[in-house]
Amino acid sequence: MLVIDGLTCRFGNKTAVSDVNLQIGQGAFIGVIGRSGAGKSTLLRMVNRLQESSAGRILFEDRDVTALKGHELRQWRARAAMVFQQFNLVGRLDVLTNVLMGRLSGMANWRALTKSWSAEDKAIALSALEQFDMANLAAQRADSLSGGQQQRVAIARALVQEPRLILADEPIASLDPRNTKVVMDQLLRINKHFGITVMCNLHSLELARTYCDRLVGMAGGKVVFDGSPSRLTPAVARDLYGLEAGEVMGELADAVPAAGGHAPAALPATAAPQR
Ligand SMILES: Nc1ncnc2c1ncn2[C@@H]1O[C@H](COP(=O)(O)OP(=O)(O)OP(=O)(O)O)[C@@H](O)[C@H]1O
Repeated sequence: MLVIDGLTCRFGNKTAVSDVNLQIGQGAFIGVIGRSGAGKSTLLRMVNRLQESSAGRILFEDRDVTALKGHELRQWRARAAMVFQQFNLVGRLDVLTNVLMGRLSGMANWRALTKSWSAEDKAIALSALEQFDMANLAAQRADSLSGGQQQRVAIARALVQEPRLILADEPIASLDPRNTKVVMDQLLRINKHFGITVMCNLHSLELARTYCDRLVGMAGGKVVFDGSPSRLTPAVARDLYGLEAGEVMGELADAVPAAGGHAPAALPATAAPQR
Protein backbone atom coordinates (compact mmCIF):
# COMPACT_ATOMS: atom_id res chain seq x y z
CA MET A 1 0.00 0.00 0.00
CA LEU A 2 1.23 3.45 -0.98
CA VAL A 3 -0.10 6.21 1.25
CA ILE A 4 0.24 9.83 0.22
CA ASP A 5 -0.58 11.95 3.23
CA GLY A 6 -1.07 15.70 2.98
CA LEU A 7 1.59 15.96 0.28
CA THR A 8 2.39 19.53 -0.74
CA CYS A 9 5.01 21.10 -2.98
CA ARG A 10 5.68 24.82 -3.17
CA PHE A 11 7.99 26.60 -5.59
CA GLY A 12 8.38 30.04 -4.03
CA ASN A 13 4.88 31.51 -3.87
CA LYS A 14 3.50 28.90 -6.24
CA THR A 15 1.84 25.83 -4.72
CA ALA A 16 2.24 23.16 -7.41
CA VAL A 17 0.72 20.34 -5.32
CA SER A 18 -1.54 21.09 -2.40
CA ASP A 19 -2.45 18.69 0.41
CA VAL A 20 -2.86 15.55 -1.70
CA ASN A 21 -4.15 12.47 0.15
CA LEU A 22 -4.31 9.11 -1.62
CA GLN A 23 -4.24 5.46 -0.61
CA ILE A 24 -3.18 3.15 -3.42
CA GLY A 25 -3.33 -0.62 -3.06
CA GLN A 26 -0.57 -2.78 -4.58
CA GLY A 27 -1.34 -3.69 -8.19
CA ALA A 28 -3.57 -0.75 -9.03
CA PHE A 29 -3.32 1.02 -12.40
CA ILE A 30 -3.89 4.69 -11.62
CA GLY A 31 -4.33 7.36 -14.26
CA VAL A 32 -3.45 10.88 -13.12
CA ILE A 33 -5.31 13.34 -15.29
CA GLY A 34 -5.78 17.08 -15.49
CA ARG A 35 -4.83 20.03 -17.62
CA SER A 36 -1.29 21.29 -18.12
CA GLY A 37 0.14 22.75 -14.91
CA ALA A 38 -2.31 20.87 -12.66
CA GLY A 39 0.57 19.33 -10.67
CA LYS A 40 0.63 15.80 -12.11
CA SER A 41 4.38 15.62 -12.83
CA THR A 42 5.29 17.21 -9.53
CA LEU A 43 3.17 14.63 -7.70
CA LEU A 44 4.87 11.69 -9.44
CA ARG A 45 8.32 13.19 -8.96
CA MET A 46 7.67 13.63 -5.24
CA VAL A 47 6.71 9.96 -4.92
CA ASN A 48 10.06 9.00 -6.47
CA ARG A 49 11.80 11.72 -4.38
CA LEU A 50 13.17 13.37 -7.52
CA GLN A 51 11.33 16.39 -6.13
CA GLU A 52 11.35 17.09 -2.40
CA SER A 53 8.00 17.82 -0.79
CA SER A 54 7.34 20.98 1.24
CA ALA A 55 4.93 19.21 3.59
CA GLY A 56 3.25 15.84 4.06
CA ARG A 57 4.47 12.26 3.96
CA ILE A 58 4.72 9.30 1.62
CA LEU A 59 4.45 5.86 3.19
CA PHE A 60 5.09 2.62 1.34
CA GLU A 61 4.15 -0.49 3.28
CA ASP A 62 4.27 1.60 6.46
CA ARG A 63 7.78 2.87 5.73
CA ASP A 64 8.27 6.64 5.61
CA VAL A 65 9.69 7.21 2.14
CA THR A 66 9.96 10.97 2.74
CA ALA A 67 12.61 10.35 5.43
CA LEU A 68 14.89 8.05 3.41
CA LYS A 69 18.51 9.06 2.79
CA GLY A 70 21.64 7.71 1.10
CA HIS A 71 21.59 4.03 0.13
CA GLU A 72 17.97 3.56 1.24
CA LEU A 73 16.87 6.49 -0.87
CA ARG A 74 18.69 5.05 -3.92
CA GLN A 75 16.96 1.74 -3.31
CA TRP A 76 13.57 3.44 -3.11
CA ARG A 77 14.21 5.20 -6.42
CA ALA A 78 14.83 1.78 -7.97
CA ARG A 79 11.65 0.35 -6.40
CA ALA A 80 9.62 3.34 -7.64
CA ALA A 81 10.85 3.41 -11.24
CA MET A 82 10.21 6.49 -13.36
CA VAL A 83 9.33 6.34 -17.06
CA PHE A 84 9.62 9.72 -18.80
CA GLN A 85 8.01 11.28 -21.85
CA GLN A 86 11.42 11.72 -23.50
CA PHE A 87 12.57 8.16 -22.62
CA ASN A 88 15.85 9.32 -20.97
CA LEU A 89 18.03 6.68 -22.63
CA VAL A 90 21.73 7.20 -23.30
CA GLY A 91 21.58 7.48 -27.09
CA ARG A 92 25.18 6.55 -27.86
CA LEU A 93 24.99 3.34 -25.82
CA ASP A 94 23.47 0.11 -27.06
CA VAL A 95 20.03 -1.06 -26.02
CA LEU A 96 21.26 -3.83 -23.71
CA THR A 97 23.54 -1.43 -21.79
CA ASN A 98 20.65 1.00 -21.40
CA VAL A 99 18.52 -1.74 -19.88
CA LEU A 100 21.43 -2.82 -17.66
CA MET A 101 21.50 0.71 -16.21
CA GLY A 102 18.37 -0.35 -14.36
CA ARG A 103 20.53 -2.82 -12.37
CA LEU A 104 22.97 -0.16 -11.12
CA SER A 105 21.33 0.51 -7.77
CA GLY A 106 21.71 -3.12 -6.69
CA MET A 107 25.38 -3.41 -7.69
CA ALA A 108 28.53 -3.15 -5.59
CA ASN A 109 30.17 0.27 -6.01
CA TRP A 110 33.20 -1.00 -7.89
CA ARG A 111 31.02 -2.88 -10.35
CA ALA A 112 28.76 0.15 -10.87
CA LEU A 113 31.76 2.45 -11.43
CA THR A 114 33.37 0.15 -13.98
CA LYS A 115 30.02 -0.98 -15.42
CA SER A 116 31.17 -4.58 -15.17
CA TRP A 117 27.83 -6.31 -15.39
CA SER A 118 27.48 -9.79 -13.95
CA ALA A 119 26.29 -12.65 -16.14
CA GLU A 120 23.09 -12.71 -14.06
CA ASP A 121 22.38 -9.01 -14.69
CA LYS A 122 22.93 -9.52 -18.42
CA ALA A 123 20.55 -12.48 -18.43
CA ILE A 124 17.90 -10.44 -16.56
CA ALA A 125 18.25 -7.53 -19.00
CA LEU A 126 18.06 -9.79 -22.05
CA SER A 127 15.05 -11.56 -20.64
CA ALA A 128 13.30 -8.19 -20.14
CA LEU A 129 14.01 -7.31 -23.77
CA GLU A 130 12.75 -10.72 -24.88
CA GLN A 131 9.49 -10.19 -23.02
CA PHE A 132 8.84 -7.19 -25.23
CA ASP A 133 10.13 -8.84 -28.45
CA MET A 134 13.14 -6.55 -28.51
CA ALA A 135 16.05 -8.93 -27.91
CA ASN A 136 17.04 -8.62 -31.58
CA LEU A 137 17.74 -4.91 -30.98
CA ALA A 138 20.06 -5.49 -27.99
CA ALA A 139 23.26 -4.47 -29.81
CA GLN A 140 21.83 -1.40 -31.57
CA ARG A 141 22.53 2.14 -30.45
CA ALA A 142 19.53 3.48 -28.55
CA ASP A 143 19.39 6.63 -30.67
CA SER A 144 18.91 4.55 -33.83
CA LEU A 145 15.51 3.31 -32.58
CA SER A 146 12.09 4.83 -33.20
CA GLY A 147 10.41 6.71 -30.35
CA GLY A 148 8.10 3.79 -29.64
CA GLN A 149 11.02 1.35 -29.48
CA GLN A 150 12.96 3.71 -27.20
CA GLN A 151 10.06 3.94 -24.79
CA ARG A 152 9.77 0.14 -24.73
CA VAL A 153 13.49 -0.05 -23.88
CA ALA A 154 12.91 2.52 -21.11
CA ILE A 155 10.11 0.34 -19.71
CA ALA A 156 12.38 -2.74 -19.89
CA ARG A 157 14.99 -0.72 -17.95
CA ALA A 158 12.34 0.15 -15.36
CA LEU A 159 11.35 -3.52 -15.09
CA VAL A 160 14.88 -4.79 -14.34
CA GLN A 161 14.97 -2.37 -11.38
CA GLU A 162 12.53 -4.86 -9.79
CA PRO A 163 10.09 -2.06 -9.05
CA ARG A 164 7.03 -2.26 -6.83
CA LEU A 165 5.75 0.87 -8.50
CA ILE A 166 6.13 2.39 -11.95
CA LEU A 167 5.66 6.16 -12.20
CA ALA A 168 5.06 7.00 -15.86
CA ASP A 169 5.05 10.72 -16.63
CA GLU A 170 3.14 11.18 -19.91
CA PRO A 171 4.87 8.10 -21.38
CA ILE A 172 3.07 8.27 -24.72
CA ALA A 173 3.03 12.03 -25.28
CA SER A 174 5.72 11.81 -28.01
CA LEU A 175 4.33 8.72 -29.75
CA ASP A 176 2.05 8.01 -32.70
CA PRO A 177 -1.22 6.07 -32.14
CA ARG A 178 0.25 2.65 -32.99
CA ASN A 179 3.20 3.04 -30.62
CA THR A 180 0.90 4.57 -28.01
CA LYS A 181 -1.07 1.32 -27.95
CA VAL A 182 2.08 -0.84 -27.85
CA VAL A 183 3.51 1.12 -24.91
CA MET A 184 0.24 1.28 -22.95
CA ASP A 185 -0.28 -2.47 -23.53
CA GLN A 186 3.24 -3.05 -22.22
CA LEU A 187 2.51 -1.07 -19.04
CA LEU A 188 -0.75 -2.95 -18.59
CA ARG A 189 0.97 -6.29 -19.02
CA ILE A 190 3.59 -5.43 -16.39
CA ASN A 191 0.80 -4.30 -14.08
CA LYS A 192 -1.30 -7.44 -14.46
CA HIS A 193 1.47 -10.03 -14.81
CA PHE A 194 3.77 -8.85 -12.03
CA GLY A 195 1.28 -6.96 -9.85
CA ILE A 196 3.40 -3.82 -10.13
CA THR A 197 1.43 -0.69 -9.28
CA VAL A 198 1.36 1.83 -12.14
CA MET A 199 0.75 5.56 -11.71
CA CYS A 200 0.55 7.12 -15.13
CA ASN A 201 0.06 10.77 -16.07
CA LEU A 202 -2.07 10.93 -19.18
CA HIS A 203 -3.38 13.73 -21.33
CA SER A 204 -5.94 11.61 -23.20
CA LEU A 205 -9.05 10.74 -21.21
CA GLU A 206 -9.90 8.07 -23.75
CA LEU A 207 -6.67 6.24 -22.92
CA ALA A 208 -7.14 6.84 -19.21
CA ARG A 209 -10.60 5.25 -19.37
CA THR A 210 -9.33 2.32 -21.43
CA TYR A 211 -6.31 1.32 -19.37
CA CYS A 212 -6.74 2.56 -15.80
CA ASP A 213 -8.83 1.08 -13.02
CA ARG A 214 -8.84 4.30 -11.04
CA LEU A 215 -8.50 7.92 -12.10
CA VAL A 216 -7.15 10.77 -10.00
CA GLY A 217 -8.08 14.15 -11.44
CA MET A 218 -6.01 17.17 -10.47
CA ALA A 219 -6.69 20.88 -10.87
CA GLY A 220 -4.64 23.70 -9.40
CA GLY A 221 -2.49 21.23 -7.45
CA LYS A 222 -5.46 19.60 -5.69
CA VAL A 223 -7.18 16.27 -6.21
CA VAL A 224 -10.66 17.14 -7.46
CA PHE A 225 -11.74 13.71 -8.69
CA ASP A 226 -10.87 10.25 -7.43
CA GLY A 227 -12.85 7.31 -8.69
CA SER A 228 -13.38 4.62 -11.29
CA PRO A 229 -13.25 5.54 -14.99
CA SER A 230 -16.98 4.90 -15.33
CA ARG A 231 -17.62 7.84 -13.00
CA LEU A 232 -15.69 10.20 -15.23
CA THR A 233 -18.70 11.76 -16.89
CA PRO A 234 -18.53 14.56 -19.47
CA ALA A 235 -19.58 16.97 -16.71
CA VAL A 236 -16.60 15.93 -14.57
CA ALA A 237 -14.33 16.30 -17.60
CA ARG A 238 -15.63 19.82 -18.12
CA ASP A 239 -14.82 20.69 -14.52
CA LEU A 240 -11.31 19.29 -14.93
CA TYR A 241 -10.49 20.63 -18.37
CA GLY A 242 -12.89 23.51 -19.08
CA LEU A 243 -12.88 24.35 -22.76
CA GLU A 244 -10.27 21.67 -23.51
CA ALA A 245 -12.70 18.94 -22.42
CA GLY A 246 -13.88 18.09 -25.94
CA GLU A 247 -10.30 17.74 -27.14
CA VAL A 248 -9.23 15.32 -24.41
CA MET A 249 -12.47 13.31 -24.27
CA GLY A 250 -12.01 11.77 -27.75
CA GLU A 251 -15.12 9.92 -28.85
CA LEU A 252 -17.06 11.24 -25.86
CA ALA A 253 -16.54 14.81 -27.02
CA ASP A 254 -20.02 15.05 -28.51
CA ALA A 255 -21.50 14.31 -25.13
CA VAL A 256 -19.71 17.21 -23.45
CA PRO A 257 -22.26 19.94 -22.78
CA ALA A 258 -21.71 23.43 -24.14
CA ALA A 259 -19.45 25.80 -22.19
CA GLY A 260 -21.00 27.93 -19.50
CA GLY A 261 -23.83 25.60 -18.59
CA HIS A 262 -22.12 23.76 -15.81
CA ALA A 263 -21.09 24.69 -12.30
CA PRO A 264 -17.28 25.09 -12.22
CA ALA A 265 -15.04 24.83 -9.15
CA ALA A 266 -13.64 21.79 -7.49
CA LEU A 267 -15.60 18.60 -7.14
CA PRO A 268 -15.51 16.76 -3.86
CA ALA A 269 -12.84 14.08 -3.92
CA THR A 270 -14.75 10.81 -3.67
CA ALA A 271 -14.01 7.58 -1.91
CA ALA A 272 -11.93 5.57 -4.31
CA PRO A 273 -11.88 1.85 -4.88
CA GLN A 274 -8.85 0.50 -3.05
CA ARG A 275 -7.32 -2.70 -4.25
N1 LIG B 1 10.89 23.38 -10.77
C1 LIG B 1 9.85 24.22 -10.78
N2 LIG B 1 10.00 25.51 -10.42
C2 LIG B 1 8.96 26.37 -10.39
N3 LIG B 1 7.70 26.03 -10.74
C3 LIG B 1 7.48 24.76 -11.12
C4 LIG B 1 8.54 23.78 -11.16
N4 LIG B 1 8.02 22.61 -11.56
C5 LIG B 1 6.70 22.82 -11.77
N5 LIG B 1 6.39 24.11 -11.51
C6 LIG B 1 5.05 24.71 -11.60
O1 LIG B 1 4.18 23.90 -10.82
C7 LIG B 1 2.92 23.76 -11.47
C8 LIG B 1 2.62 22.28 -11.69
O2 LIG B 1 3.54 21.78 -12.67
P1 LIG B 1 3.52 20.27 -13.16
O3 LIG B 1 4.61 20.12 -14.17
O4 LIG B 1 3.54 19.39 -11.98
O5 LIG B 1 2.10 20.17 -13.86
P2 LIG B 1 1.56 19.05 -14.85
O6 LIG B 1 0.13 18.84 -14.49
O7 LIG B 1 2.45 17.88 -14.84
O8 LIG B 1 1.64 19.80 -16.24
P3 LIG B 1 2.05 19.22 -17.68
O9 LIG B 1 0.94 18.30 -18.08
O10 LIG B 1 2.15 20.45 -18.53
O11 LIG B 1 3.37 18.52 -17.49
C9 LIG B 1 3.02 24.56 -12.76
O12 LIG B 1 2.47 25.84 -12.53
C10 LIG B 1 4.49 24.66 -13.01
O13 LIG B 1 4.81 25.82 -13.72
